[in-house]
Amino acid sequence: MLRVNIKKTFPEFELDIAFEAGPGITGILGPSGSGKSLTLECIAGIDKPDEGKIELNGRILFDKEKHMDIKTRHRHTGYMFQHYALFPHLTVKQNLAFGLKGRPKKEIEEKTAAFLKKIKMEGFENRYPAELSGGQKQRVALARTLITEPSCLLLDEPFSALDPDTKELVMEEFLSFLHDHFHGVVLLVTHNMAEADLLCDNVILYRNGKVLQQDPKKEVLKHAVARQDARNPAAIRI
Ligand SMILES: Nc1ncnc2c1ncn2[C@@H]1O[C@H](COP(=O)(O)OP(=O)(O)OP(=O)(O)O)[C@@H](O)[C@H]1O
Repeated sequence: MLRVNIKKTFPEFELDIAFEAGPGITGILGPSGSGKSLTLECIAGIDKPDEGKIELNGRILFDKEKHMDIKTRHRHTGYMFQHYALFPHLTVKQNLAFGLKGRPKKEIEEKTAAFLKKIKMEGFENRYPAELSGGQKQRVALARTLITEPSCLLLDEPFSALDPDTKELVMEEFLSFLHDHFHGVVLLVTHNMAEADLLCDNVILYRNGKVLQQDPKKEVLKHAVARQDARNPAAIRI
């Protein structure tokens, strides 16, 4: 279980949110600039809230009052950025091994081989990201995040770089891969309602740095659809 109750203030924006997320995929859905990425960055420890508390499976990651701020690499969170963020100068295998730096060579060899198999990319280990399709890059990026065995996956618009033709197939593969290989909390940031509908169990709706609604997907989307701009069905108006 992930519990988040934080505040962060900038001159022109304030994030002030509280939510809980259990196992399964929880979507954070909201318009551009509503604080979705900032939330993930605070949970991952890349950014720091001004106030509040973040707890993962009973372990405090951040607590302003208790002066606790666990370093990113010790948070057991796996963060996957928009546009994959694979290292272009590293091969598939080197990208996978990146998060295992400092571990025994044998463990690195075994884990990278096991993950290459899981993502069905044996034989591609020496290719560079530029030599892969969008879906393949997405699988490598996900595997690189999962190889460190996180308790919580933080996915920031993981499908935004894919073209519409391959997107649906990649999302279906992604769902079945997660179902087979990951059983923790997944937070998935999106501003696309159709994506939230396909992928998420629960949805947290953001507006202007605040949580507008948190419920099972069907409840949230029912109300969001009612507010939707009929001329632009892909956009959400909340
Ligand atoms: N370092 C910073 N200094 C000032 N303002 C910031 C800083 N970081 C984020 N913000 C502001 O916080 C707000 C939320 O940004 P965030 O990136 O979380 O939005 P988002 O919901 O992820 O948007 P998008 O869907 O466009 O990625 C924005 O208005 C942004 O300008």
